Amino acid sequence: MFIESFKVESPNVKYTDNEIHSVYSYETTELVHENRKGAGYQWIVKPKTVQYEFKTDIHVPKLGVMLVGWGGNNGSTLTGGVIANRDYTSVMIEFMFFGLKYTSDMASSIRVGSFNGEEIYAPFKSLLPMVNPDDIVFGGWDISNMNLADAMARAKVLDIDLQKQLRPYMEHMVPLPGIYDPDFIAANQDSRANNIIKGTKKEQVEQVIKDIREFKAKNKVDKVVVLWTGNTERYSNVVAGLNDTMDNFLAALERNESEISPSTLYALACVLENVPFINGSPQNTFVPGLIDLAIKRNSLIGGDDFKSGQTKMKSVLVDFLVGAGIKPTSIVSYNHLGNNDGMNLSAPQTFRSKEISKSNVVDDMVASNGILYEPGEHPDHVVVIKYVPYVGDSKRAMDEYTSEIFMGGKNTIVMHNTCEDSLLAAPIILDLVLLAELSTRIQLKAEDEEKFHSFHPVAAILSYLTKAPLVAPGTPVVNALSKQRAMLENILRACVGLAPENNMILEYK
Ligand SMILES: NC(=O)c1ccc[n+]([C@@H]2O[C@H](COP(=O)([O-])OP(=O)(O)OC[C@H]3O[C@@H](n4cnc5c(N)ncnc54)[C@H](O)[C@@H]3O)[C@@H](O)[C@H]2O)c1
Ligand SMILES: O=P([O-])([O-])O[C@@H]1[C@@H](O)[C@H](O)[C@@H](O)[C@H](O)[C@@H]1O
Repeated sequence: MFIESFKVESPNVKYTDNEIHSVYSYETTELVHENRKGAGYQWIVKPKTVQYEFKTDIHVPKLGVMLVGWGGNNGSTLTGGVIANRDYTSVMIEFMFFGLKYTSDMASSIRVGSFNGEEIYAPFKSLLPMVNPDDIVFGGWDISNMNLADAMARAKVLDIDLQKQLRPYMEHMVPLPGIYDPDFIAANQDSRANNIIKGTKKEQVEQVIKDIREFKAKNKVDKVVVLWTGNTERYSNVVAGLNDTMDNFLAALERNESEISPSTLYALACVLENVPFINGSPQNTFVPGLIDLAIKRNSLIGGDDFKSGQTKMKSVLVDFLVGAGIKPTSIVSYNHLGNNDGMNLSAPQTFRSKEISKSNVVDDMVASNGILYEPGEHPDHVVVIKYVPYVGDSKRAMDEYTSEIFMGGKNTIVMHNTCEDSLLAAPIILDLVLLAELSTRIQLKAEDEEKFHSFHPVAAILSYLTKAPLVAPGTPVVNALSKQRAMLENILRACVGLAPENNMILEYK
């Protein structure tokens, strides 16, 4: 059965006019490697309980979302999609009634328990008060000055009839000039770069900060989240003395060093303004010096690279195979697409950024099974992306997974996956900005801590939605999709005093 909402009644949960306060027993383990006399070294696992308290501010802000690359396929599709969903009564869209209002976490559910032998589920978003996407004010920057209605037409993603009905809502939306540096994206992007912030890199950062402040004031939003959905950049070289520490990075900015990328400049502006910044692309926007600064300023940063289609499937399939004791030995991931993203990725240096994020996604799953894989052993893993204009945004992914099975047998799984790239990415952008905003309203305190504090500013909580999760230094990277989603759901369950979903349903065993 599906219920729309619920309230937790527990001595450990208190609802007030301003917050939800929960006391939570975090059950974990502590490992020790001891030399047990006579028995030699042994791994000892000690169950451990840590008391946490969570406080969630229940006041949902009016949220402004500023997209870098607003005029791109993802940005225009998301903007049009939210307007269509919000105003569908006035935007007569027959097929909207068959399509999902929103997908991804806005349309996913959680198990809250059993009732008279029936499993009871509720919307994921019913766990904690979240921003309603209908209420978001969009804005942003683009190096192309095309208005959002024309950009939507350029993208060729949304239905033509829908585009005609959305045009009056979007033609007045014009992206702010962006920071353009041809050294970081494909040369084939130069023809669209007609909307550029001039000046030194420091002056460009100052302009972005000014843009954020003006957007916030003009639209009377309480909070702003900035998300990069601009072109994939080449990796920035991480160089000692340039961007390896916060001080070196800020000094490099003063010197107008060429190796500071546009995405890093936008991210710096956000960190200096304490505005959450999320990177939806694979490049290493967050160079070490910027991460240091974000941590020092406790300013949320998250990324990298939306996990939308081919890689999302990979993080499910390989987790299943390895978990079932089947050993993937060869993974070949090919795809072709014909949108501007694909054109930008046709350059070797930008493709390399994507190749890295798409290739590392199986590392944690392989490392989890020392029965199948020797230390350091990995499946052969190849990523190929080709630009084929004719298919446009309708990316065609073809994967072959070859695995070793019982008695020297081989199993081969071949998959064709048509990933409508922007229709898959747009809801993920929504989830990223909504979860980032929510996470800034949560404070937590462990039993041995004196004060409540926010989550670590490097927002690993967003990893479920990214190919290459950005995590705090020294933190494990988890890519297995089921583990990532369980992490996210169980943290939000803890905020309302609910135990992690363990799927045991012992009461029926
Ligand atoms: N399924 C998906 O669509 C998906 C999944 C994962 C990652 N991504 C990444 O999302 C990004 C956007 O994808 P898209 O299909 O919308 O691409 P797109 O090329 O249609 O849009 C990118 C936009 O960014 C603008 N731009 C580029 N550099 C800029 C800058 N420095 N400042 C401001 N604007 C800038 C471009 O003019 C363009 O309008 C790409 O990096 C892509 O790799 C997409
Ligand atoms: O998310 P996913 O489908 O694995 O990966 C996609 C790539 O296959 C595609 O070539 C690229 O254009 C998209 O930006 C996205 O990164």
